[in-house]
Amino acid sequence: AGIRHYKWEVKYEYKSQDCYKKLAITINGRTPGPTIEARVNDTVVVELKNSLLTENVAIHWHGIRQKGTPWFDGTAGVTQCPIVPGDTFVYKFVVDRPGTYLYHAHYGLQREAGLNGMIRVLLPPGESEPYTYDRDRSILLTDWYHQSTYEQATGLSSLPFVWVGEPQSLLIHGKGKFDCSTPGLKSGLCNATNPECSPYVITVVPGKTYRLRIGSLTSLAALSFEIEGHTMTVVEADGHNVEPFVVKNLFIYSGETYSVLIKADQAPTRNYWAVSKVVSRNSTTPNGLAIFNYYPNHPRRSPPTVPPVGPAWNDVAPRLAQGEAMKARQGYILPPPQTSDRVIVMLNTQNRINGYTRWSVNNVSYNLPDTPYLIAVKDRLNHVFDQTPPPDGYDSQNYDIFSIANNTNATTSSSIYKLQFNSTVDIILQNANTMNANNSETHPWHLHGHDFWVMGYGQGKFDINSDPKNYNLVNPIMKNTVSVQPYGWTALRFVADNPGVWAFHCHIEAHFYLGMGVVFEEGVEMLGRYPTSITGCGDTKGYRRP
Ligand SMILES: O=C1O[C@H]([C@@H](O)CO)C(O)=C1O
Repeated sequence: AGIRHYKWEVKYEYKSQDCYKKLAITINGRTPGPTIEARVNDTVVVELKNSLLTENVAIHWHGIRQKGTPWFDGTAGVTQCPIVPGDTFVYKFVVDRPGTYLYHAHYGLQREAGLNGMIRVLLPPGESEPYTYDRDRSILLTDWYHQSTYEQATGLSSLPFVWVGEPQSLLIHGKGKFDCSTPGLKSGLCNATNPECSPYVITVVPGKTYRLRIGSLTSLAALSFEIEGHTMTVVEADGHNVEPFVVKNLFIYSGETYSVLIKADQAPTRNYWAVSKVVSRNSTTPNGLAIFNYYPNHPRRSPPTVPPVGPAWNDVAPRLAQGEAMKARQGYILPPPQTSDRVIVMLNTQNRINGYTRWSVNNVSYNLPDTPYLIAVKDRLNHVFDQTPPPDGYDSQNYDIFSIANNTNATTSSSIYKLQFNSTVDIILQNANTMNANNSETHPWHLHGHDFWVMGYGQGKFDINSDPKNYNLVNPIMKNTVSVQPYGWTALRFVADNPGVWAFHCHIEAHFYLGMGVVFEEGVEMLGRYPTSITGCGDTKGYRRP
């Protein structure tokens, strides 16, 4: 195994990703940042210099389990103190499985400012995938806001509440197109002919098969992605091989990755549209467009057709069908333990707490402490976070998930779930009505430090007596991010076998900021000494010695 060394400088720069000029956070001048390429069991070393001048930073390696290195998970407040301006922090971890992963800022709403990218882990030399393709391409899908993260964060934590609203653009690998003739724009900010916002191009050679590694790091939007006139065969989800299935459009939630195979088998005399579209919200955001370019046509030549409009935003059935179609590829994913040791039901609600709009799990809205949990637990700094364990369920008998609930007993807390090391844990995500009538939203939940089996989905209220009988105990997929549909539930199972402290949260940036997450702790006593580079904040100010 080798070492992959990266030297990154993180800073603010003016960018015109969608033709509208705004400050973006870049890595070595780029957003998305460089795709990390490594082979299984390589050690990735990222030497990160924070040149943001007045802003901390932390980077999470999304989908990398960090076995033995929980302090390099990059989650500010959970696994490390954020990196202060001017400092250089060294992340060092092993990528122990092949597949497609992501990285992004995990501090405040910083991810929205463009600090993101992809990780591609290849098989060891001589080994091959159970499918074939000629070339490999990583494509990151995001949404894009023109407001700064500070304006957004301030609105979210103010009275009255100011919601971030729908994104202005969808970007395909960092490129989008905002309509510069939109009334009310300040002059000089939007330039439709800026080469920075020329469409992203995926060039293919006729007859060849491509593996597109597609990841989503949207702030808010759930997406549908398609390539005009072509079907895609899904072969990988979150780093795991799935039984191949064919889709016309791929539904992808923030925090997910998929590999699809696509054959350049259409008329080669023209180009085609690649389209991303918001689903699950009645969004005003225009579709994202890229060019699927058949060589040797000119890469900038617009396809002669009107871009596909994509599926209806509110049609849940095809999204559920994609989830149902996904099964573990035979011989690649071990079946789950057939029983679990603990079941935690997590009711997802929007609440008002002291007048502030928040999101909660079992009526607890999550607040990060100033001292990272990993250090606090390891060093028994019990005073730095709430020691009362959060609840393992809610009053499901008496709770109506279909109507607005007042949830007057909702509170904020920094308490965490202690999991018994090596125990098998079931999590049931239960969706419910928001504070708006007849409204329930889609939430993609991401677990740090583990993959989980997706045991089942359902509509309405989860029934602990009957629904587990329908769990897929034979060939469920494993993922690190899964969605819970409006008014539905999703059941997942994982083994708490990775010593550390791990966040589990809604991957919608504003929702996690508003408290929609929990933290698990397991086996921290088994860990050796953590690196002093993660200290320096909260109660650990005096820890760093010269
Ligand atoms: O957290 C959210 O707040 C708004 C809305 O519910 C209140 O305006 C919305 O759509 C969210 O996802």
